[in-house]
Amino acid sequence: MTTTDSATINELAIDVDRINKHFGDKHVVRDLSLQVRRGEIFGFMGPNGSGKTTTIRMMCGLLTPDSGRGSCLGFDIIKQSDQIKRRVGYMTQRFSYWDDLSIRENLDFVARVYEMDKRKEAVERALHNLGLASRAKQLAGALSGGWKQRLALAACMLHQPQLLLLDEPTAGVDPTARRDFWEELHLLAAQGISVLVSTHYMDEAERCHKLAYLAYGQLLVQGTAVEIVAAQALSTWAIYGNNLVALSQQLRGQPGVDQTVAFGTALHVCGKDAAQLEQTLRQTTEGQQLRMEAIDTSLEDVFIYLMNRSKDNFEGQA
Ligand SMILES: Nc1ncnc2c1ncn2[C@@H]1O[C@H](COP(=O)(O)OP(=O)(O)OP(=O)(O)O)[C@@H](O)[C@H]1O
Repeated sequence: MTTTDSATINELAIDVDRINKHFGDKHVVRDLSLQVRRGEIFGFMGPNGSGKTTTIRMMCGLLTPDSGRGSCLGFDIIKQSDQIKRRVGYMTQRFSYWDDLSIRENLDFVARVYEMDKRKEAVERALHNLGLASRAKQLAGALSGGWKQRLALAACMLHQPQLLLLDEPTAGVDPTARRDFWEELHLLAAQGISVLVSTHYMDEAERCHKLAYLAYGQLLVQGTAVEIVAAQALSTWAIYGNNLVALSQQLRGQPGVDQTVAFGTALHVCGKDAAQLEQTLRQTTEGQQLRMEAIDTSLEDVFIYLMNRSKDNFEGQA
């Protein structure tokens, strides 16, 4: 092994190879291979039931794969899951806290439940690291959604995990609080903590260092947002004007048109065959009062494309 190889491997927080999971006769995760670096925020996107949570849990030793192998934080995901669990912080969607206890008291309660050493120190450190120190005496019940999420994050950071699992952490939280929450995640990542996060929010996906898109248990794409958009090589046009719904219906199924999606006042039309798409658009819109421009394909265009394609590919298998 070369020095570069070992340096790269040392940087990996997670490295799984062809892991599979069935629940009954349902093949929920199929031959999934993935690597996550230390200090990386890795986002999992995909429709409901596509296997995001199952994948994340297997990658961290919380669930045993039926086959495949892998390591997490340097430990074997099958044989050393106890070692991994001690180093992982898991924030579920349903974090519960005591409304009539303060932030500090809630954290102290969690620390007691886990019989943590140096409890007081752990609570003060979590308060400080998550920007909660000035609000430590506030009752949890009186906190806004965003601060409650931050309390949940502080609770799963108490034991100083090296890896965080966040399952749709900001569902139902307003955009400003979401942004603040993500600022916190980036601060933690900058300290070397790796983060696996499942989300349905496009703004969150764009804040991840890397992304994976799953459908029916299969990893369809992975990489940075830029890499994922580039890999699909879609050509996209935005069309502005009246009667865009009718235009959308007219365009569907035409040569070169793979997808039409309404985006606010614009209709986005995408296709793999750039020349054919442009020709169809020019012919169809000729003589109409419409403005049309070629635009960069967005991550959202690509995810809609992937979702529709996966529906066609896996019809009947779900
Ligand atoms: N413990 C279980 N027993 C049986 N089936 C399960 C179990 N956990 C998950 N499943 C099934 O496995 C599939 C994948 O579920 P999973 O929760 O991993 O998907 P997901 O992508 O995280 O979904 P969502 O976006 O809705 O959270 C679903 O069909 C789900 O019903």
